[in-house]
Amino acid sequence: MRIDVFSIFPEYLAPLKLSLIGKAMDAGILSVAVHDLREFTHDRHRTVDDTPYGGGAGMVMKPEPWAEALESVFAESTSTDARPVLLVPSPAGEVFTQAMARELATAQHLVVACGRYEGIDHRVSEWSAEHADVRFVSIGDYVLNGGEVAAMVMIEAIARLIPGTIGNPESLTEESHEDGLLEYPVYTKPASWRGHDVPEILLSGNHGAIARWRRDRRLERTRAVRPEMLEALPAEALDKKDRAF
Ligand SMILES: N#Cc1c(-c2ccc3cc[nH]c3c2)n[nH]c1N
Repeated sequence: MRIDVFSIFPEYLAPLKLSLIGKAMDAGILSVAVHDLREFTHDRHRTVDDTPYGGGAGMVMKPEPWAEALESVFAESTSTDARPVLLVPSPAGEVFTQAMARELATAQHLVVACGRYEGIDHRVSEWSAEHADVRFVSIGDYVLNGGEVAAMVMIEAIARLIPGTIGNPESLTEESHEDGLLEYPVYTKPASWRGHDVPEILLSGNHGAIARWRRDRRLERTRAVRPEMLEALPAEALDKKDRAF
């Protein structure tokens, strides 16, 4: 997968080179390029914003720098490849979920447009739709100052699902939100720590009982913290024992 990110603060995305994403990039599983939007301006002040039509507070990001920036990578999605997906972080977007991360992990080319100020001139997304599949995406119901943090969140959630990024694919199963339930609590050595002991069952070696205990903890946790997730599960996803929770 190729990912191109555009921002007026490219250094914001530097942490992407760390940890798993960095390893996936080194392994050639993933390429992530971060571009400075100001490289696509032509005036002395490298202007990327202007006042909003219709009045109102704040500034709006000009369309031309974005169009020149985006077409610099749209063009590189060869005709034989699928159209690139343009992700536009926005508080007005569809909420980003694990299901969307799974869907986007199958894309060949993701382009992320990190807006600032009051946002990007809307015509950029209209123009982009001629060249890419455009998705306005929100990472949650709160307001940030720009799209960079959202880009980091989405890129990590997507990239970790690309085969080869996570060393042991087993660790992707039974994660929160992966199959509609929250994950079970985890423990490691020492078995007794500051008066708190690891649940006996986990020391028993009885893998069937341990699996049941973990399933029960997932149901208990989901019921307590996110009951709406349980309600959303298809009937066949819960067996008779599960319904006790
Ligand atoms: N995704 C997302 C966002 C944002 C966001 C995204 C882009 C810009 C550009 C200026 N302000 C922004 C806020 N706020 N809250 C979210 N969940």
